[in-house]
Amino acid sequence: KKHKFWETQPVGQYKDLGNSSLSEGPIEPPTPLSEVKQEPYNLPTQYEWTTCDMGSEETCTEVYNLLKNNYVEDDENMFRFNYSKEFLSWALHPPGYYKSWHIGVRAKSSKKLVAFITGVPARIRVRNEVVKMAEVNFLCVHKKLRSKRLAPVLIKEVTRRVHLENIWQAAYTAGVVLPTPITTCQYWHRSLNPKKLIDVGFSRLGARMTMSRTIKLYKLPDSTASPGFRKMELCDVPAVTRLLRDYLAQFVVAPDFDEDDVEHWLLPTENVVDSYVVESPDSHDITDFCSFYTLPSSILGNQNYSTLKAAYSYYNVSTKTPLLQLMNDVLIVAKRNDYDVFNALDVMQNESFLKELKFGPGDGQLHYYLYNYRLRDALKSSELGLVLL
Ligand SMILES: CCOC(=O)c1cnc2ccc(OC)cc2c1SCCC#N
Repeated sequence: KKHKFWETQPVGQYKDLGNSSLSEGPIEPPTPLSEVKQEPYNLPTQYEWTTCDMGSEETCTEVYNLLKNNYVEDDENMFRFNYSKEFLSWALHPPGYYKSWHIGVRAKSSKKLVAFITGVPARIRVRNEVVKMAEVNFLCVHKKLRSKRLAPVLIKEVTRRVHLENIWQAAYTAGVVLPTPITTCQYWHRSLNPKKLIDVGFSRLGARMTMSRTIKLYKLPDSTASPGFRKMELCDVPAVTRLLRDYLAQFVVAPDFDEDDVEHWLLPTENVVDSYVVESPDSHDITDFCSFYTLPSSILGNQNYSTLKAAYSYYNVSTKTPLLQLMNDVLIVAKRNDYDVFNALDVMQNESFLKELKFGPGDGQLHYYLYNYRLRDALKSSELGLVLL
């Protein structure tokens, strides 16, 4: 029976779709904290819960290795995400994070980490309501423990620990369709190293195209075109926060970033997130902003390559520089830093540059979900202003 678990959860159910008598907003009211289950859910007897202190090098390495060997693969098992340790530390330590939401499962005998799930707090605006939510991510069960119905227990446990902090909504994504997506996004890929993408079998030589013609097709200039284009610095946080809040206001669902959030999520962090501003040469105003995060993948079963260096479009705002030129500049920077591919979802205004900058549509989709919050109708992906890691 499909979605046995999800039919028991306060999420939009298929049967509710288009039922305009149902109101938008929370599906269930908060529970009095005294009535939230105080003790963890039961695991199969040979396993135990553990809270993962991601500030500990040893534990962070255990989580890194579990994900490196067991986390999400594409449908053709060509790639597996290989989030770096510094990325995991960044992703799990935003302002106001809760250690208790970094949840692991160990085998009692060997003490080996065999499963993981996380939440981080976020303020997400849905239309005109700012809602405190948990962004749930990194759900991973070791390959040898699949189909033991561990995922529903992990999801119930992170939900219980989120409830204990008096938070009643969540946001999450999945490559699979569950009840019920608020929107479905398409991945797009811009080759930066076409020879490698062809060698690993992701891309194919176009008809009547030689390798050298293909390399020339994706060639980029060595230097950026926008005057005043430079790395973001700490002193830019107030201006970038203003720019981003004004820009994100147009989307139905978007993060409600303040300066502390911008400092954490968007200030450049080596090998994790890169962000650039355009500072007007005469007024010194910050007029534009662009950013991407670094998420390498293991290349599965290829003799010549082991890692794909991938950049993922994050938040981009253009108020003076044309978005097309701003994004071409970010491609130039990514190529200069030896990225193999620049990926983007068709969210926000990304559709306006994807084809022109030679992105190709991927065959994977990413579905966005809200937990315990109903939207009357699904959104177009261009109405979504939220990028989850
Ligand atoms: C070359 C283009 O594909 C990817 O960059 C890539 C890399 N690693 C993955 C690991 C797991 C995976 O599972 C869905 C997909 C990928 C993908 S395609 C979707 C991500 C994007 N953009």
